[in-house]
Amino acid sequence: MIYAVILSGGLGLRFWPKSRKNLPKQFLRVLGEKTMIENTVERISNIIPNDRICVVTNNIYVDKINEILKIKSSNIFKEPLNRETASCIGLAAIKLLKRDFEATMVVLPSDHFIQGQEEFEKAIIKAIDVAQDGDYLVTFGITPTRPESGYGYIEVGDSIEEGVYKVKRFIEKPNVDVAASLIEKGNFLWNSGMFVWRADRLLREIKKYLPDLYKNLMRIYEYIGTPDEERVIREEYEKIDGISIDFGVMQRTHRAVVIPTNFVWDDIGSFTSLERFLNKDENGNVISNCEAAVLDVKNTTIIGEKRLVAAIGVKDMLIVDTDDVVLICPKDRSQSIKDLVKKISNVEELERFI
Ligand SMILES: Nc1nc2c(ncn2[C@@H]2O[C@H](COP(=O)(O)OP(=O)(O)OP(=O)(O)O)[C@@H](O)[C@H]2O)c(=O)[nH]1
Ligand SMILES: O=P(O)(O)O[C@H]1O[C@H](CO)[C@@H](O)[C@H](O)[C@@H]1O
Repeated sequence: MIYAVILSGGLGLRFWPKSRKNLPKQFLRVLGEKTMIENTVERISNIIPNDRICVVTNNIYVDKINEILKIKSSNIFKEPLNRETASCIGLAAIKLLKRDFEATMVVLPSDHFIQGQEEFEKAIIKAIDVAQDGDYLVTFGITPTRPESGYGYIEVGDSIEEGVYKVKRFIEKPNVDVAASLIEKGNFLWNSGMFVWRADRLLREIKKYLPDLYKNLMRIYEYIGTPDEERVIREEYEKIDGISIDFGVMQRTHRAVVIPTNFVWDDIGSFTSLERFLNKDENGNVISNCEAAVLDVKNTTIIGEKRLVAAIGVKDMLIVDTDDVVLICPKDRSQSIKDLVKKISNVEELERFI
C-alpha cells in the first residue's frame, strides 16, 4: 500500500527568530491561513487516505501535531533526538515495513509551497507507479532559476519510460559557482526534496551506503510494537551520526530516477525564500506583517510583529523583529542564521531565545 510520510521534526533554524524550538516553521502560518504542515497534508489527501498519512517528528512536537492535524497516534513516528533526514526517513521505513511488507512511501517535507495541484497529483501518481516495482528511488526535478547553493542538483540521464529519466549524477548543495556551471550545462534540475520509494528498497540502499545507520534501524525494527520500543529507539538514536538522505543515499545510489515536474514549487526554508512571495515596493523593499519607516533603504526585507521598524540608509539587509528578538543580517548571510542559533544554544543565558 501507499503511505505519505511527512517530515516534521526539523527545528527550522534558518527561519529564526520567527521559528523557535517549541514552534518551528512547519507549525507557523507562513503564507496564508494554514500552517505549512496542514498545507502539506491537504495537498496529498486526494491521493492518500488519512489513515495512511504518517508524520515523523520529534517527541516534543507530538502535542502540536495532535492539535493541528487529525492523524491517528500510530501514524505519528516519534524521534527522541534530531539526527537528520536519513534517520527519520529510515525510522519511518521500518515502522511501515513492520505493518506492511510492500509499503511504498511518498516522502514529503513540511515546508514546501506548491501551486498546480493537478500537476502535483499527476507527478506523484506517476512516481508511485514507477517506485512500486521496487527498483527505483524516485525524485522530482524542478527547473532551476538561480544558482541556489541550498539545493540538490540532478543531472538528467536516459529515459526509462515517458517522463521518467535515470539520474546520472546527484550533487547535493554545491557552492554558488558550481551551481551556476551546472545550470549552464542545461541538463540539471533541482531536487525538490520529495521522494517516492518502496520502504524495503530504501532500506537496502541504506544498508549499502549507511551500514551503521542500517544496524541501528534493524535493532529498532526488532523492538517495534514491544514495551521497549521507545527505550531502544533512544538508545540507537544516541549512537547515530546524523546525515541527510541526500548526502547519505541520493548522492551515492545508482537507482535514482527523476520525474521533471511542471508545478510551481518553492522551499520556504529561509527568509530569502519567503521574500519571493511577498510584495516589493519601488526600492525593492519587502515590508511584511508590520509598519515600517524607511529612508534611503533598498532591497531590504523587514518582517515584523507589533512594533514600527525604522531604518535609514541600509541596503540588501534582512531585519526580523519579534517580541523578544531582533535579527539584523545582510541577505547574503542569511544561511548563517543557523550558525548563529547554534552558537546561542551553547550560551546558558541566551538559550531561552532559541
Ligand atoms: N522528523 C524529522 N524531520 C526533520 C529532521 N530534520 C529536518 N526535518 C524535516 O525535513 C524537512 C526539511 O528540513 P530542513 O529545512 O532541511 O531542516 P529544518 O530543521 O526544518 O530547518 P533548518 O534548521 O533551517 O535547516 C522539514 O520538513 C523538516 O521539518 C529530523 O531530524 N527529523
Ligand atoms: O534539507 P534541505 O536543506 O531543505 O534540502 C533538501 O531539500 C531541498 C529542496 O528543498 C533539496 O534540493 C535538497 O536536495 C534536499 O533534499
